Amino acid sequence: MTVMNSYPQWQTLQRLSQQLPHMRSLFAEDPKRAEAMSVSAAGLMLDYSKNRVTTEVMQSLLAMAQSAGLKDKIGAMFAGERINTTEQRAVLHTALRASADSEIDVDGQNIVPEVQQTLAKMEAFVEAITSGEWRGYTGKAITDIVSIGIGGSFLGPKIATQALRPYWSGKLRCHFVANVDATSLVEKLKLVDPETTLFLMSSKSFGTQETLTNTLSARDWFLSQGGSQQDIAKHFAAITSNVAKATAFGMDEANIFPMWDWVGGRYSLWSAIGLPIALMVGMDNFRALLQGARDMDRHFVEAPLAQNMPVIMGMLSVWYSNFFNAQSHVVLTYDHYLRGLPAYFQQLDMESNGKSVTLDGERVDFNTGPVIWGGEGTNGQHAYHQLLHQGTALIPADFIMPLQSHNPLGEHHAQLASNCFGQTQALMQGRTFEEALAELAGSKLSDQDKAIIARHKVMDGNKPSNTLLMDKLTPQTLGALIALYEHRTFVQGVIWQINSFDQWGVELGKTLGNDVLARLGAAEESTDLDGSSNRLIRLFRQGHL
Ligand SMILES: O=P(O)(O)OC[C@H]1O[C@](O)(CO)[C@@H](O)[C@@H]1O
Repeated sequence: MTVMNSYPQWQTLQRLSQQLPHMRSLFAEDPKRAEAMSVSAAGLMLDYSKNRVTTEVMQSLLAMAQSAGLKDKIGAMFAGERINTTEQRAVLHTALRASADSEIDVDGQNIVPEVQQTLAKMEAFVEAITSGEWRGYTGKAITDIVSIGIGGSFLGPKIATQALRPYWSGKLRCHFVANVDATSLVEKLKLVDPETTLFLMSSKSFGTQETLTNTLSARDWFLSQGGSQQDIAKHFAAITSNVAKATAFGMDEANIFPMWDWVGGRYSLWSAIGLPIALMVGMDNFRALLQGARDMDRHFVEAPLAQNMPVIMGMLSVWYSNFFNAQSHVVLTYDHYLRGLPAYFQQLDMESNGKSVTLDGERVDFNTGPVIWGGEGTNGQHAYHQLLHQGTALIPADFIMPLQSHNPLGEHHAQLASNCFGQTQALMQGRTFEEALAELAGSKLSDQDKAIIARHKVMDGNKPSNTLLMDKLTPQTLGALIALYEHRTFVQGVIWQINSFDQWGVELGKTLGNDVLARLGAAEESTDLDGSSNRLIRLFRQGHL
C-alpha cells in the first residue's frame, strides 16, 4: 500500500475530486464563500475561495493532515529533533528567528544564545561598515559589497535585498555573484573599486566549487589592483561553518560569521547568510524581517489546522498534485519589488520536495513536489497566462500583492490590482460557449464561422488560485511571506513522508562535473565515457566546432 492511499481519507477525497461542481456554481450557491475561505496571519491575508474545494473537501484534507501526525511533526521540527534523517540533522531555521529568551536544545545545548551572539556580531559589523569606521587598505570607507555564494547562500539574500529596496539606507551598493561563469564576476568587478569594496564569501561548507573559484578570482583581482596579502582581512569576510578553511584563505577570524549544520542552505537567509540584507537595510529592518517570520512560526505552531495558513496552502498543493495530477504550480507576484520571489520559492520547494523515495527508502508511486515557476504581474499576462487560461495543463496559481504601493503614482496601483484580481476571476469563471457566441453577436461572420471562433474563445475556467494580500511590503510582511512558503513546503513533505531537508540529487552532478573538469585539461583525450560526453569534451579541448 502506498503512503497516499494508506490515509483513511484517501477514498473520500478520490470520490470528492470527481464530483466537484464548477467553481462558478460554488460561488453562486454561497455568497459568503470568500469570507469562509479566507484566513489571516502575521500581516497576510489568504483568500483560497477560488479553489476546487468544498467544506467537505477541506475537512477531509485537514483530517488527512491530522492522520499524518502533522501537529506532532511541526512540534518535532521546532524542538530540534533530527528530522533530516539522511544527514542526521536537526532542522532549525526557526531557531534563527526565535525570541532571545527561548530555549532550543541541540545535543543538550541551548543554541539560542549563539544565535543571538551572531546577531549582535552582525549588528556591530553593519554599524562599522555603514558608519565608515571600517576602512579599506588605503583608508577609505567601504562603498560596495560583493556577495559571493550560490544556491541557498545566494538567492535568499539577493531576493530579500531586492524586495526591500525601499528600505535601503543608501550608504552602500551590493552586487551578487553566484555563477562560476567568469562573466558574472568580471562584469561586477568593472563596477567597483578595490580600495572601497568588501567581498562577503557565503558558503556553509567553504567548499562549493563556484563560490571558491569566484572568491579566489576576486582575491587575485584584489591583489592585482594594489591590495596586499595583509590587506585581505580588511576586504574579505566570510559566513561559513568551516572557520579553518576561511582563516587559511587569509580572513581574520573576527570577520568570520558562523553557520550551523542545523540550518539548510535554502532556509538560511535568517542567519548570518543574510548579512548582505542587513548591510543594505540596517539591522533594525533585518530584525523586523526575523520578527515577521517569527509571527508566522507562531501561527503555524498554534493555529488550529482549519485556520492555519501554511497548512491550508500545503494541503491545497497536495490536493492538486495527488488528486488532479497537477505537475506544476505558478507564483505570480503583483509587485515589482517581489519579482524575484518566484525563483526563490522555486529553489525552496523544488530542492526540498523534488524527491522520489519516502523516509523509509521506499519508492513513491504518487506525485511529490511540482515544478514551481512564475514571474511578476502584469508582465506574465502577455505571455504564459494564455496557457494558464486555455492550455491543457492544470496549474494552480498563487497571486501575491500588497494593497499599498511604495510608489503611489496616478492610477498605476489600481491598474495593477485590477489586473491581479481580474486574472483570478477569469481563471475561476472562464467563458462559456454561449457567452463567447453572444460577444460575436454584432460581427459580420456567418453563423458557422461565429461558432468556430466562439469555440476558440471558450475558457473552461475552474482554474484554481490563491490570493495573498498584505497592507504593504515591509521587512516584517516579507519575513512572514517567506516563512509561510517554508512551512507550506514542510507540510507537503509531511504528507508525502519524504525528507524535505536533504538534496542528494545535486551531488552526482557535482561529482561528475569534477571528473569532466579533470578530463578537459588532461594530457590524453577521453575515450572511455559515453560517446556524447567523449565528443563534447573533445570539442571543448579543440576550442571550436
Ligand atoms: O553554502 P554552500 O556550502 O556553499 O552550499 C551552497 C549550496 O549548494 C547546495 O549544497 C547544493 O546545490 C545547496 O543546498 C546550498 O545552498
